[in-house]
Amino acid sequence: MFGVLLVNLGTPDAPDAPSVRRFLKQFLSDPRVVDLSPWIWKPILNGIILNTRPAKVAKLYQSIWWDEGSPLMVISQRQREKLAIELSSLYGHEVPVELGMSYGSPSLSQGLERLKAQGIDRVVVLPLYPQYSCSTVASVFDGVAGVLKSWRRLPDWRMVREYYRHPLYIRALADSVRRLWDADGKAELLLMSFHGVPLRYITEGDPYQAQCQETARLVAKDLGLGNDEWQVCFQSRFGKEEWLTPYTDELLESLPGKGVKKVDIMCPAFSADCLETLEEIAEGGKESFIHAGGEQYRVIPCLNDDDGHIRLLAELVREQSLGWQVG
Ligand SMILES: C=CC1=C(C)c2cc3[nH]c(cc4nc(cc5[nH]c(cc1n2)c(C)c5CCC(=O)O)C(CCC(=O)O)=C4C)c(C)c3C=C
Ligand SMILES: [Fe+2]
Ligand SMILES: [Fe+2]
Repeated sequence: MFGVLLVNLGTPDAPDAPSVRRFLKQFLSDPRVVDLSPWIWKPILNGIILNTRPAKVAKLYQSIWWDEGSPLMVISQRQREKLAIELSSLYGHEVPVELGMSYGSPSLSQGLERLKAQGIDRVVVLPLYPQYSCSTVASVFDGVAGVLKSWRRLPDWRMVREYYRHPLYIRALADSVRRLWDADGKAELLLMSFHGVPLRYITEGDPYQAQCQETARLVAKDLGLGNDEWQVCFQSRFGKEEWLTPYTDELLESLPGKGVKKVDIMCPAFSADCLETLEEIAEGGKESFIHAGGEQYRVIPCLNDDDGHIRLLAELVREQSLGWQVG
């Protein structure tokens, strides 16, 4: 029997400073995320970042937290439930789907143990990152391999590495834009804002930037947009190093001065709305744009638990498990 481990980044257990600190400590100690030498990084992390950032970021989490919990967690649970239903109707029998987060809970270890407890010995690991980056997908690989290090009997496992140009992904994104445009017309510019990474990761071989560009090009093509009707930008810069440009915040501040007063913005690298989309883009981005003289700023939600998104995830699982005798 095969099962699915649905993976995302993770989120703090609560929107308070101690929970955020615990989460950030685990996240920012991952050498795939911050690859600086531990001799340099550990004193900065423990001495400065973990003393100042948690209180500040906890306030931001409070501003987006839902009654049921962190948006990223609530949406991930809905994705898990719906994917399990979709797969069981596709295969005609139950296909267990468990959540595992790279940081925080439920952990990758808890997710894998839950699958094992259901008798699963073949696992499709599905990281919810459409574009490959060493800082996300490779860290999922490390995490899963790290858990399996202590298992006597390894499951047969496969991991979806990327799906940045999968036709169902492109269509789901384009449909999410069309839903807004059919109801309310289109803006002057469609911004596709991807999570950034340090530029150095790209020069050292990470294909993330090229994959983001390709996703954006395909979405624009599906929507029939001309070259001046869409643009790619990168958000959520962290630290002093140069990250991928143009930076979303700087771009939003500069657009009204260039005569662009109405934008629609979407975040195709995020499969679920989270702090980085609900606070940074929907709240902060809007404020910057309007303050700089912009007139209309609309945010297109992430794919979340949209039917088209769930169909895409089921198809990724099917493609990955093709070689297995199902049953
Ligand atoms: C060196 C730092 C970081 C890299 C590299 C990075 C890459 C990266 N992250 C995501 C997706 C998400 N990141 C989120 C939050 C977040 N990211 C960083 C830093 C790096 N990310 C931090 C420190 C944080 C926490 C918040 C903060 O302190 O600013 C989230 C949201 C989590 C939530 O709880 O809502 C997501 C999702 C991708 C896709 C990516 C590389 C491609
Ligand atoms: Fe991040
Ligand atoms: Fe951020």
